[in-house]
Amino acid sequence: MRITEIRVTPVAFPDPPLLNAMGVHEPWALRSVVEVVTDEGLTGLGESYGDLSHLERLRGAAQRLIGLEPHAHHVLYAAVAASIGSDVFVDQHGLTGAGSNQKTVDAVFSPFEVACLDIRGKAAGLRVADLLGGPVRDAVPYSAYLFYKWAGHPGAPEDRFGAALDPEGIVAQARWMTETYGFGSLKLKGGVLPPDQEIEAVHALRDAFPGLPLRIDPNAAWTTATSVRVGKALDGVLEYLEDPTPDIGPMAEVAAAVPMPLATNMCVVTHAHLPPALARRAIGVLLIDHHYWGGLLRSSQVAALCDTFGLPLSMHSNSHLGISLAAMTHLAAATPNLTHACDTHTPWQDGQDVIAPGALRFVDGAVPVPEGPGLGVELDPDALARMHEQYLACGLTRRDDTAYMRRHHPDFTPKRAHW
Ligand SMILES: O=C([O-])C(=O)C[C@H](O)[C@@H](O)C(=O)[O-]
Ligand SMILES: [Mg+2]
Repeated sequence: MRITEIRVTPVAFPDPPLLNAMGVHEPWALRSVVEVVTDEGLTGLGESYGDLSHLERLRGAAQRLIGLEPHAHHVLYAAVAASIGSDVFVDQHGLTGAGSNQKTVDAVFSPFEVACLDIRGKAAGLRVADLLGGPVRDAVPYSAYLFYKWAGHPGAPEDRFGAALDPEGIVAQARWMTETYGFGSLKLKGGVLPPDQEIEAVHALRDAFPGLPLRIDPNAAWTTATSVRVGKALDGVLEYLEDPTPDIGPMAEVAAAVPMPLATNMCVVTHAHLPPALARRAIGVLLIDHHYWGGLLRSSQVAALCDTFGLPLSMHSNSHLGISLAAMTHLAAATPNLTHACDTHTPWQDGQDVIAPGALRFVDGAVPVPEGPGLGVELDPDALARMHEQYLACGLTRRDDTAYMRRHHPDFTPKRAHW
């Protein structure tokens, strides 16, 4: 079987004004949809970021994959690495840690690898989770991803989610998410308000949802001293504390001083970060993300490596569509040491999707592994065309939460080891 054609289509979908340490989400989230077509009539799907420079890299790499076999994982990886050369992509929002050449190759390879696994599953009559070693869970638990947010985008009417700018707003948002999706754990995106206000919000969540595991993730907005102070103030309240402060050294200092494990999707984002982070005991949980860890197989390998060191996993999420949710679900289902509920932005995408409805659903906060074969999801060509039109019309070509925030609050500074 050979790859005969690859289509890379940028899409946009409405995104609410979610606040984070870098600024605020713009009215449109950008993604790319990858379709890999073979000479045997099978098509595989992948999904990735939608920034223009990333799209250009995807298109450059795609040309090198024509004629190769979708089974030839290492050959495909080498072709992508050759197309990237020494290039380094650094995303503007900085929420997934440092850029590197390795991370750039891995991020470009990822959607092609997912699409090839989709093809391989379809060819063999197996689910992607089966190709990854077989599911160890039938359904993958996700957490409610809570955000401080404005009532609506500036100049637009209030959106259907409403404002959440204080503990009451966060508790109301958590109630809506848990009642609608059945989520069994809660993650608060912090780094937005001064730390004491965020501590108060976590305590309000603890009071309102006594049985649910809680996390807070300020995206490295705090100093080591503040991180230690917050960690101690939330003793017995948090399942884990995610990226309180930047970089492996400071994370190790905090980890030694607080009672709960530290988690990261910022200081360990590529293979070279694992040895120093493990040696310094900087983290207790790794949030894997196949979009920048080189796809599903390479993420599985990282998970196995973490298992050797007794390190459990959770999963990171950016704004995404159903192809990614399917891929995340197959990976998480087939990863034994992924024992924490995964993150997902799905509730914020408000039903917009490029896949045909029905294959993915939340049952008691978990997504049952799609029946397959392959990823088990099908592209909706009309939805793809409509969301591509939205991309063309929205005028955005890269995500920039800081610039959008500054348009409305010119004095805004991104928060990195700030408080
Ligand atoms: O650290 C994280 O979990 C993220 O960066 C997830 C998302 O990017 C989130 O922070 C966002 O979109 O604002
Ligand atoms: Mg995080």
